[in-house]
Amino acid sequence: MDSNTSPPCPGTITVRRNPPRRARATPKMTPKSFDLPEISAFPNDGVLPAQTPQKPSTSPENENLKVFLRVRPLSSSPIQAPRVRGKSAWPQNPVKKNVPPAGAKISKSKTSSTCITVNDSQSVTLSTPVSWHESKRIKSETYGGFSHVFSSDSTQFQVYERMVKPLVDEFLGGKSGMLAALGPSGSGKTHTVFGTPRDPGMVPLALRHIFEDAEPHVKQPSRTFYMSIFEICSERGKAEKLFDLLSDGGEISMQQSSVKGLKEVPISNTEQAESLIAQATLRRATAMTNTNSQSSRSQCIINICDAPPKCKGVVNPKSNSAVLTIIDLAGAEREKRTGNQGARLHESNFINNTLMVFGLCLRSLLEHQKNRKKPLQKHFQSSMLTRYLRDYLEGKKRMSLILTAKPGEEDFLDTSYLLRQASPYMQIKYNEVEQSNIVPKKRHYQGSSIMDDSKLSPLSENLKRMRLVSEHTEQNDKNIAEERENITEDSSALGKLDANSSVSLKSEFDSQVPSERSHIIMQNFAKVIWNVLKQYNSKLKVAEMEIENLKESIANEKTKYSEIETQLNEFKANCTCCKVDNIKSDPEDCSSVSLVQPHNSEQEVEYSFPEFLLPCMKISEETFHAESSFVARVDQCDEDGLVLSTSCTQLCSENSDRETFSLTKPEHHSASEVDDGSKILSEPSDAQSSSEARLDQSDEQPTLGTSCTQPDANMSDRKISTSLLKAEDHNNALEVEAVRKRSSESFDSQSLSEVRLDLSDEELTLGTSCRQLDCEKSDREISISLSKAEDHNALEIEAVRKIPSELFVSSSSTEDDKLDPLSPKDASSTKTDNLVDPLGKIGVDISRKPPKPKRTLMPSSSMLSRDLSTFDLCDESEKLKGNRGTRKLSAHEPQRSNGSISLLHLLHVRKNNLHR
Ligand SMILES: Nc1ncnc2c1ncn2[C@@H]1O[C@H](COP(=O)(O)OP(=O)(O)OP(=O)(O)O)[C@@H](O)[C@H]1O
Repeated sequence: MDSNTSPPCPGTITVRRNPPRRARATPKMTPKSFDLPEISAFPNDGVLPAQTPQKPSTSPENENLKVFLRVRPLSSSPIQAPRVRGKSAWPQNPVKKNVPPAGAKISKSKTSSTCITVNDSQSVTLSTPVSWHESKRIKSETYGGFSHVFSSDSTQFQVYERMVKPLVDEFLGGKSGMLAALGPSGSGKTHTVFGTPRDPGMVPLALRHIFEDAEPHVKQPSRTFYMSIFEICSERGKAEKLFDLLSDGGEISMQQSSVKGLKEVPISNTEQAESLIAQATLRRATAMTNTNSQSSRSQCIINICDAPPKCKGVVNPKSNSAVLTIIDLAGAEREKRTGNQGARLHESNFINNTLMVFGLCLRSLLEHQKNRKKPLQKHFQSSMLTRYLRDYLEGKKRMSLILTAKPGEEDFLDTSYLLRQASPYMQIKYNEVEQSNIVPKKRHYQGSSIMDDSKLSPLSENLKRMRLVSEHTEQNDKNIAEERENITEDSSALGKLDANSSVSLKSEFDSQVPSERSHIIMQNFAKVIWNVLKQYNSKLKVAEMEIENLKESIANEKTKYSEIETQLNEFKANCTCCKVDNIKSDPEDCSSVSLVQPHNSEQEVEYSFPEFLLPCMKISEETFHAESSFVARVDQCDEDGLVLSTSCTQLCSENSDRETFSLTKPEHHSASEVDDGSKILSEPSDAQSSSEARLDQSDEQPTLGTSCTQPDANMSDRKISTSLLKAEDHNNALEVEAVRKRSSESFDSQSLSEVRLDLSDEELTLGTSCRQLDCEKSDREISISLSKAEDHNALEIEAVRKIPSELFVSSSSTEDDKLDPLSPKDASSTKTDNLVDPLGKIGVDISRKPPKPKRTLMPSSSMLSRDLSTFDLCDESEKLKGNRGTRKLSAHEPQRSNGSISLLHLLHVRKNNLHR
């Protein structure tokens, strides 16, 4: 290989592009391979308050209620008290306490066996008596968890050292403590608490401890303590009473948890204290029962204070001074066992009731601690004892229990009941116990006194942050400042607390902080929601006001619109700017009616209705829904007769409607020409119009009738019917009837216009009728009737029109009254006017009363007639005046018939009347 391969050039560099890869070794799943940098925990401290560390239950600040058990020794000769009861509960001779009275029956009980077996220092086994094995239960009971079990051979000193000495040490350190002896009658409670001179109990030993322990440290004058001893008993089984056992005064009282009148005896040495204890023992109520020759009949309470009470004679367990309380409870008694009767029975009931209340308080405290939802019952109110011990029974102060039990088989039931009742009390915890009688002002924040500013700042910052959303930031900041001040004060007051108490307060505060924080959060959240709701409410009110304003503005606009529309209609109606020349020049924009009378040299009269006239009769399509019908009728009964009667109605058309009627009568024939130049309706509208014109001329000549119908199903429907009837020269009747009907699907009303014109040889009648029927808004009628009697020509123009009143608000009834010249009365008044006698045949007979008008003249018709006056009709009449006597006109001038001239005169008269 080496020989074949060329030696590498020293100047070349071999580059391996794809270097062989080696499979990587599978990493071992060892914890070291995942040594990732630790991610810091969520900064709860900055957001949330520090959580309460879980501390072992063995820590002193989380300890349970201490329950001790002491089993008294079997009495070798337990001489039981006879059933003979003393008259008085007070011992007549304490020295002879255990001496049965004379004649008493002494019985020896079998004490061969015991029912209690001490397993270890914390548990015992309760065995049923042998006699119960056959008929009753055999199963034994084991009770454990005691702080310590003192066997029957334990001494008083051992019990003290184990049980009381810690309390005394705490008392000397400024902490209060309480020890209560609980057990059946004759079980050794009094013996344990007081003992005997030879075998002193817990109280003498504690006093000795107090003074002996204090003296070595304080070599100066001995420290002074105060001691009080009182009892709670029942006087004849009725009311509870307090007796001071250190004074001769006797009865004292209790208010709430304070005892008034209790003598606080200062003690400065052990001898003095023991003397007081002996004195109290002699004064205590005792009696002989079957279970105890000197049974206690009251609850005895011994208080040792390290400082005098603030109020003289008032002992308050809530005082700031440390108090060591030792209680000798009366023993529970079973009636079967004691055989009490009378006063003893009442005392027994009182004792049992008090013990029951005491037990209920502890049980309620236990259940409350297990389940916080269960409220702490106020059983303490049921007895003086529990009221006085309220703080202890509610877990606010530390206490201990010493259970005393009798080991005999005959005491099985009492012992079993005691253990079953009191053993659960060992689960009571003192997490929230006050470590000192120095009670801070604000309990909720007392624990924060141990917190420094560095720990307090996150909480305060969080509170501030939460309160920013609310409007009460300033107030909350003030509260925080006050809290800090209180904390500072508490810190100074608690300066003497030791380290343990500080730690306990800290944990207490930590346990309270979460609930306090959640409460503050919810409170601020509720405030924010409330503020938002307030803002929405204000906005809603503003919006409602704006809506009201808009409604008012809309109403105003509607009113203005109607007024403007009315003014517009009036303006249109009053407009006279359009002249006939203009109209002629633009025939498409006007409606004209041309009458050609060839009998009189092709005399043609052409009436041109200006454009403004048509909208006058127009009803706005959007505002008014109408259907128009137009009827024009022309009747002529004359030799030369041709009378034009025309009416033009334009209704309900968006676009301008123009109609032109041209009627021509050639010589003796009747000719009718109807030119309907109007275009009705626009395509978008679904209206339907109908126009019908008819000319009838009563004549010998055959009747000429023309009918024009323009049906349009979709767009419009218009019919024009014209018929001319001529009865020679004297009976010419021309009747033009135009009926125009217009309907629109979108229009809800119907209008009808009729124009009737009757002409006869002796009477010329021009009738114009405009009617608009079924108008929802209002009706307006115009009626014009003219007649002439001299020439037996009557011209009657009757126009009836009904127009919605909203557009013609200004058309008052007074005007209607004015404009009713066609009534018979008014017709007579028109005689003297400008009517010109057309020399015989042609003219308007003003002397003759015109026929009774068929309809009432309405303002609209007056406007119509007034507008007609602008058609340069005056010129024609003037011309007629000028040519008076001459029947014929020049060739270039249009020749008029008599009827037309009469018509023009009548119109002129009408115009003058209206202007007047
Ligand atoms: N540990 C003990 N050692 C010796 N004797 C005892 C002991 N305990 C109790 N005794 C004796 O038992 C008797 C009854 O005791 P004690 O009066 O203390 O019972 P008690 O529980 O107080 O009864 P009561 O509730 O009726 O007052 C007393 O004579 C006492 O000397």
